[in-house]
Amino acid sequence: MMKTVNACFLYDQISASFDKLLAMAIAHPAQLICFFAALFFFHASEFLLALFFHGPSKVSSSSLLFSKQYLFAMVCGLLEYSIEGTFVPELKSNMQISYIGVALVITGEAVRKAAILTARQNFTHDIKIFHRENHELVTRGIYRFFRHPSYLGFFLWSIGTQVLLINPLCIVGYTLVTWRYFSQRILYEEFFLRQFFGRQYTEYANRVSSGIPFVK
Ligand SMILES: C[S@@+](CC[C@H](N)C(=O)[O-])C[C@H]1O[C@@H](n2cnc3c(N)ncnc32)[C@H](O)[C@@H]1O
Repeated sequence: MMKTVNACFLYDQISASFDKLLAMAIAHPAQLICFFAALFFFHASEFLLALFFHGPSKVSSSSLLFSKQYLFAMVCGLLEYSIEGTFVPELKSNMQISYIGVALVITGEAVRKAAILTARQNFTHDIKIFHRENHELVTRGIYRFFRHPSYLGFFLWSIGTQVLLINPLCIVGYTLVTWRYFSQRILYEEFFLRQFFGRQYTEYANRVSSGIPFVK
């Protein structure tokens, strides 16, 4: 009996949030259209580039880059947007802030795609722990300025999606979570890069910054 009441309550809450989101979409279509367009472009282009550089046999749905944590973060963003849009609608009406978000999304995409197009086959979505025969150290193009340009690009892009929706809580949350994620991932990735490329990587790391703020 208790379980049925809880399930009904949850269902009511979810459908109420969905209704709020729908109402927001009608009130501010530009913000949600830009948000979903940014998501669509990001995932479709990541998949197509992986297909182009690695071929169909090496690409799976994982190249679409949908993880549980990522989907959870996006749902949190949409929930914050619909709740604040209902109770403090004036917060969402400052389009200047949304334009800054769009600029961050575009800059993030440009930096990330420049990294993928420069590293080509050397760029894989997963972190390689064994040295592949054709894996070369890339230090040209955008890798002359940052050691981890694709992470910098995603960092900017993800925060941009929340600036675009004017979600103050998620702007802070996304910044902290993605920063922590990349600072740990860089340590792990560089452990293997130092094994693969030895002194060549150490010298590169000494002269070029990571690209992620406060990560050496
Ligand atoms: C998701 S990509 C990220 C590449 C890089 N961290 C970036 O942000 O542009 C991860 C793969 O790229 C490889 N990788 C990272 N930096 C590289 C470099 N400078 N040259 C060649 N391969 C690199 C790693 O070995 C790993 O398998």
